[in-house]
Amino acid sequence: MKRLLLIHGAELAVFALLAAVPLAVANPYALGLLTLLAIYGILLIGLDVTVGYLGQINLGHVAFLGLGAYAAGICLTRFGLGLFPALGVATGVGILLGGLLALPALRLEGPQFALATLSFTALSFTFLNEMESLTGGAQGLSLTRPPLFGHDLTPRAFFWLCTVLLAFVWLTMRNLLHSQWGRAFEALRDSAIATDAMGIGAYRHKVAAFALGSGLGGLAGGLYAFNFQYLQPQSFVYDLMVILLLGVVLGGRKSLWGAFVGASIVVLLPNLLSNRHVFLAVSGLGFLLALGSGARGLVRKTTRPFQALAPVVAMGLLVVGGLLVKNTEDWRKAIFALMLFSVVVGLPEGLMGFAARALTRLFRVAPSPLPAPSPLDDVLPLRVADGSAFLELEDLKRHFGGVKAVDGLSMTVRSGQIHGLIGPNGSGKSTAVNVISGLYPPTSGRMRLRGRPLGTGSLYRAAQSGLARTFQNLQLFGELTALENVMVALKGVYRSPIPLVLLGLAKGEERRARADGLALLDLLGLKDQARTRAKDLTYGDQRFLEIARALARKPDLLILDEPAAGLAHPDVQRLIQTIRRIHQRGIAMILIEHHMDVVSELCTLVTVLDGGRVIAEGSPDEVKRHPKVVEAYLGQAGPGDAASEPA
Ligand SMILES: Nc1ncnc2c1ncn2[C@@H]1O[C@H](COP(=O)(O)OP(=O)(O)OP(=O)(O)O)[C@@H](O)[C@H]1O
Repeated sequence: MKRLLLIHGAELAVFALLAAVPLAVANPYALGLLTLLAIYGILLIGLDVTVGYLGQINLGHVAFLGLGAYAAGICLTRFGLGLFPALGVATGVGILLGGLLALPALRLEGPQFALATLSFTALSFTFLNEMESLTGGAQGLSLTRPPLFGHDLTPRAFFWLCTVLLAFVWLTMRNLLHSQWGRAFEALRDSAIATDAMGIGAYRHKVAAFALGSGLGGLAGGLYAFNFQYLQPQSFVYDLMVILLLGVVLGGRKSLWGAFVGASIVVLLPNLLSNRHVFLAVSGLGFLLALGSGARGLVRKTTRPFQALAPVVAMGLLVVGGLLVKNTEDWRKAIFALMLFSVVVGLPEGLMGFAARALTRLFRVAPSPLPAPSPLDDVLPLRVADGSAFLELEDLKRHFGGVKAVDGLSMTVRSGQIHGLIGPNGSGKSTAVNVISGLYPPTSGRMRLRGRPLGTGSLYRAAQSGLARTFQNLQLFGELTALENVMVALKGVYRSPIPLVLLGLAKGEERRARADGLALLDLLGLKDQARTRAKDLTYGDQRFLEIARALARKPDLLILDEPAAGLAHPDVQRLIQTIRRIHQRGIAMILIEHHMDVVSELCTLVTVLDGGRVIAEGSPDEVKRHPKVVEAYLGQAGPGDAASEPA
């Protein structure tokens, strides 16, 4: 509570202060800088959605600023639209073109995605430059700021309008990014496969996030047009894009405050470069900061030597350059590059990330208390298991070129049953569950769930049909806490339409999601680690967290892919107890395991694979004695000995 009050109080204070400045300061230059700060604030909040939340290098944001600016300008000059309709069109152009660009571009990853967005910037520049009849081409487009409700917009009134819009964007984005949507954006950055497997629809969310960020770029563009009242295509090219990226990275990713600090830096950069003394003072301060934090990191052994030294050298170069070079503006690109390098290496969480940590320590801000867990019966209602055929596989095949990983698998999983799937290494177990759960489409064969054909080749659709799974190689959302990992997968809780989420009217379902998530963490013995980031959990707890997250799907069928792999003996016992408790709730399971004692303790029926084919099926005792099984395991630890085998 104290934490929330502090954060909201600080927000209120900054916006009130910002709005009050024009009452005290009449200088038009200062007012111009503040107006630009509000516009760039909106722009960088939009850019942070893709760079911070989606973790993608977006080099196309400057194009949405330009397209939004021209859209608003043309609406005004050609069609005589008013201020708000023109801003609406600018935002709409950003959302629409952002969505259209995202559809193909977000099928790509990393550098390829960056190149696609870079090409879009080049394309939009050419379009704005060549469509002279519409945009005025290189000659530029002049416009006059339209009146608002019949009154002329003075620079001061326009500043207030921009500040109100920034506050509105800030509030709505805070609501959105702290909701299931924000968690989903972060989840798909950490593991797109797991996001799909949790029934979230990674691609759909990525496209929505990119379109949203681009829409904010368009809105900022509309304000930019009304601020400068003159547009030229060359204002919206790579140089500005690099500065915008610098703003987001320097300010701090995944943070509204970071976007605000970044926008202040972007706005003040020209002043910094044009005044030699200010430049020297700031770079000197940066040098001392880098030196101090580098030395501290080295002494405390939290920083590697390169990470400590590189920012010191880069900032040192800025200081020396500031002393030697006559006109720092001529060196602006080199200066930006050095600043960007220093921050990326030395301060990966940006200025605000660093400041937030320091402030939290300084004020000893305790996190707000967690609610009581929901009753487990509400989260995972008991099901009646009648033993009827639940999942039926018939002659299922999955070949990779000449490798017949699964080659004619037929098996039936019955409701409420724990069905073991075992076999020597490379026998096709993981491939089989990857086909069932939709990661791979089958080469041929049939799969039926509750008597109906099961959709193939889509993790998302399989998850929607009631399947949930864990992964042999863990696929957690590392940057999210344990509780957020579970919340992101929760089924049936998030029902509010997006306008309600934006307006902060979906807090009730957030509270319920937190309580439900805690109930599942409690079931897995992880309640005390609710706030620990998944990547900071012990390996054993990470395995249990994957199970808790899969249970959040409230699945009819849970697929556990080697859950005991790498677990120490006490954790294996804890796992057996946990799976029993899950089983008592009537959930059917497929259990892939090398630890035969786990299989013997838990499974009623076991299917044994070798070379992608079924070689035996029966109770654990029957298959252990089966000659083909003994033969398949010859040369490896036999299934009876596998308990002692490291998985
Ligand atoms: N994506 C892929 N491309 C090509 N071959 C693959 C692929 N995935 C699996 N295989 C091959 O299919 C065969 C079965 O592999 P799979 O991982 O399903 O076996 P497994 O029984 O799960 O093994 P383990 O117990 O070691 O995990 C192996 O020969 C493997 O090399």
